[in-house]
Amino acid sequence: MPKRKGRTSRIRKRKLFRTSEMRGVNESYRSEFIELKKWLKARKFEDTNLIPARFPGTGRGLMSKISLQEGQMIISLPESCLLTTHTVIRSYLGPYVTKWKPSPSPLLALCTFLVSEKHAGDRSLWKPYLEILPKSYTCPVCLEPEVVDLLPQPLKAKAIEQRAHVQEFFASSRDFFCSLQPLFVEAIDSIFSYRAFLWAWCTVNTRAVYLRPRLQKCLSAEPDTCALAPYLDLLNHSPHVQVQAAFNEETGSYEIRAASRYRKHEEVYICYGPHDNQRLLLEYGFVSLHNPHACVYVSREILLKYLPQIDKQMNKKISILEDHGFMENLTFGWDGPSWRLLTALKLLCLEAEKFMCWKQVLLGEIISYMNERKSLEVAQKICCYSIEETNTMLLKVSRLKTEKLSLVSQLTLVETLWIEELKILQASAEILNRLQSTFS
Ligand SMILES: C[S@@+](CC[C@H](N)C(=O)[O-])C[C@H]1O[C@@H](n2cnc3c(N)ncnc32)[C@H](O)[C@@H]1O
Repeated sequence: MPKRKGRTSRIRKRKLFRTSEMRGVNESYRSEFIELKKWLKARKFEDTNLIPARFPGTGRGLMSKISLQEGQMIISLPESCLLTTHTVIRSYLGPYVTKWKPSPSPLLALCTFLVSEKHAGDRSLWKPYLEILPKSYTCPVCLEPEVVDLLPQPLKAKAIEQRAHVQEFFASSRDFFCSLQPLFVEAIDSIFSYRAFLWAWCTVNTRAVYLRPRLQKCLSAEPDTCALAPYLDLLNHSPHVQVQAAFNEETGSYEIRAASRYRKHEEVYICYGPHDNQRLLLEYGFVSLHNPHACVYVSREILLKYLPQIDKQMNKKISILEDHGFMENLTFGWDGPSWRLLTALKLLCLEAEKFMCWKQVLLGEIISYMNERKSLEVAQKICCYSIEETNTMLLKVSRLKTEKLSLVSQLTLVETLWIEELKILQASAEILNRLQSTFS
């Protein structure tokens, strides 16, 4: 007869299931990591705490080899392992960077070095690092236009902007690339192609760590704050962790300390910043599940959609909101409509005879029972409409997934973003329901 299990046993079992579900598969035996470790060791770095592993939720990352205590050093990477603009200037590219006018930007210097070293292949001193870099990226700038078209509106606009920016950056750097021809046997256009440049740009954008701004006379005045940190850049992001990360001038190393505890064989994360999912996708090409900073943006058009058609003060109300910066960043989050969204709605729903109270509304004061009720009602309508729109988009994405098999992974990423947004809207709708019931 099976033994009856108690509560403690059930909790233990659930925990075990959860940890085994999240457990990574050790990848330190792979040749690229063995080579990378040798390369790091030659540069005075030996890792005792972490091992490369593949995790079900986040893909490739780093796993703790031992349990790590709060405040303990997770990783300390010596300066000799960092790829910075110093590295570029000291290299064979240095004389070309130094003499080029107008001076190249720090970002251009790093991208040029990456493309050139990648081209060098076996001859590159950075080969073990280059070998572990992703071959392709999933930032919107790398997505097919028909996939970008399915992104939520504010992200879509930023994605189009990002693409234009990178294309312009490449076009304006071509003369500089041409000046490097003496260094190569092959035609410079075949080495510094848009594809190679885009790969380098995404490498820096998604993987660089922040260093205190340095001034290099031969580079343009843009902040020189990026460094590529081999191995350390295998750490994935979690919005739930806190770490202390900075370059330590005394030890001459880039150091990361844990601000919470890690059990043995757990994935070790850092936090890239308190970013919402649209920003994570734009900057890093992924979406974080259950992200507490995730939100759904409400456009101006939807904000105004459910307001009374006849309101003589509407234009005035809108310009007040614009003047006070209340027409942007209006969102739904896990805890319902944001304070900014509700405030904007309260002002837009203000009764004609209460219009003179607009300043109090912006300061968060309650004007009337009627105003509170009306603004919640409109918030709920916006929320329901957004749920419908999100479901429509999910249907479109799912249809395209069956039609365009080559786009499945890009579409799955976009689908994940919409699913997370749907969950947020559903949570918001429930909260609004509860709030509204207090008024009935
Ligand atoms: C600094 S790298 C981290 C290591 C990376 N996973 C790798 O295999 O090289 C940053 C990239 O890792 C991925 N990433 C980081 N955190 C993630 C997460 N929580 N979920 C999914 N992908 C993540 C994204 O592709 C991001 O651009």
